[in-house]
Amino acid sequence: MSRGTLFDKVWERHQVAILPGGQTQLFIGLHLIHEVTSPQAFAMLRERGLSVLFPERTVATVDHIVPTENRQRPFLDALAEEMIVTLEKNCQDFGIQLYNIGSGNQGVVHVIAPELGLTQPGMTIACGDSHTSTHGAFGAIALGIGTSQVRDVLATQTLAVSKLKVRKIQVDGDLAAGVYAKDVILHIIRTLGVKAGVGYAYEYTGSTIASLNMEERMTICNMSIEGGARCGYINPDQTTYDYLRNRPYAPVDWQPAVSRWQSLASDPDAIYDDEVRFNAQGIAPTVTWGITPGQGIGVDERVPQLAELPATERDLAAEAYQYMGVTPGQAIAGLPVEVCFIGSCTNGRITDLREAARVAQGRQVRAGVKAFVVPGSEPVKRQAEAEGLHEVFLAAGFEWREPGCSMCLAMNPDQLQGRQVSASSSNRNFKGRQGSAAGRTLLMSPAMVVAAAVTGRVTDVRELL
Ligand SMILES: CC(C)[C@H](C(=O)O)[C@@H](O)C(=O)O
Ligand code: SF4
Repeated sequence: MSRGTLFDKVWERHQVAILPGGQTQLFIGLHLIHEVTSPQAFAMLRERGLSVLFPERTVATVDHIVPTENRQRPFLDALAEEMIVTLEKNCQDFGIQLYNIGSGNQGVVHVIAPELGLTQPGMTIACGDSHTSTHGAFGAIALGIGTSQVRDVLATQTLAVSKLKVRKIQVDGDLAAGVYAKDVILHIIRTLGVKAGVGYAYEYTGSTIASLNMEERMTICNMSIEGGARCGYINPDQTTYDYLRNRPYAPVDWQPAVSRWQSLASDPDAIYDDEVRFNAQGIAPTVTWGITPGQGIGVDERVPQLAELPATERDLAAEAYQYMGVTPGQAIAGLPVEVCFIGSCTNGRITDLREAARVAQGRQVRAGVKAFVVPGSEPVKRQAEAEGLHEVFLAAGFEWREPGCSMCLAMNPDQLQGRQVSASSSNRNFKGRQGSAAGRTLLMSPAMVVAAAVTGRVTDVRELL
């Protein structure tokens, strides 16, 4: 009988060799690519006359640079057009499946792979994108990699990588109304810090996590990287299997697959390198006030004073006060916002949009506020439209866009202007993240973004439920 974590078991099953330097050569079951981090990798293959070893194990989509309004080709932005043409050519030349615009499955890479059933428990997954940690929601070991590693995976289907330690993060108890998976992960990062996860995989467990649906689990695992962890995962259970069943790439031989997946879950007596516990009852709707995802507070709290912070966090807090234009001790509720963005691989899925629409129903976006919804993928958009969610958003004064990363990092026309403040359902609030060098980002749940949109200020969504 094995006595290990899912991480250990999956790692062991994919270990090809221990390299002389101590790293593991890890077999990668599924490789996902997008237009930003793949061009150079393919260029390096071409230079060396190499081919893609297992083209059927790589799947591509376009997400970062695609416009969300006018998607007519060629794109108005010549650089964006060049990037998509390059990806199209690379996929064609090397025999890689590309879920392009209009394919019915295009979208943010971390949204589409689970939707297609490509992401499965027990897999090793790599993608040239830090938020690859998202796929861990299914009990996969999913690693974000750099461009030279994208080349390595294309050429060899393996990766040289150091083994991680595992921290068990147990969250128990019921979430209050108006408190979501996004608040749980912002709370965890706020508590542990943005660097605590360095060298670790985060295993999320406990009754709160078990009660979450797959979209919510993805929100949690997605932001593992913002807590410093290279990957995060949740042991597969019935919720996982129910989500995957009958998806296009789900195993045809279903029962044996489920049995195998079950055997990979962490054993009850598995040994962890570290363990921490949280109580869901102590979590409020959480909003970031600063310039890292760790600078978050409950919506009913005040921006911390320097003296309240550990010495190691004070310099960054001082920098954040200045950049964000907030005063220590100021209540975060009531802070005016100008742009409201719902979308991204953190919170652009169907259950996010349902919850956002529930809050938007019968309300109006405040005059002067620009608010828009960007579904995470073409299937999310179709599903939302089938349910009439787009009509709720449009009636409330939100724009309803086409799928992509959009203003999460603003590599397309969706950008903040000047010092605008955004309420954003995305995952990073770094300086200049949303397209303007001075733009300011407040991270929060999609429901909280709607609350901000209809009031024009940071507002506790619990008051609107
Ligand atoms: C463009 C890409 C390399 C980047 C990432 O690695 O995460 C982006 O997706 C992001 O969210 O910042
Ligand atoms: S939605 Fe944002 S975080 Fe996710 S892959 Fe795109 S840019 Fe990165």
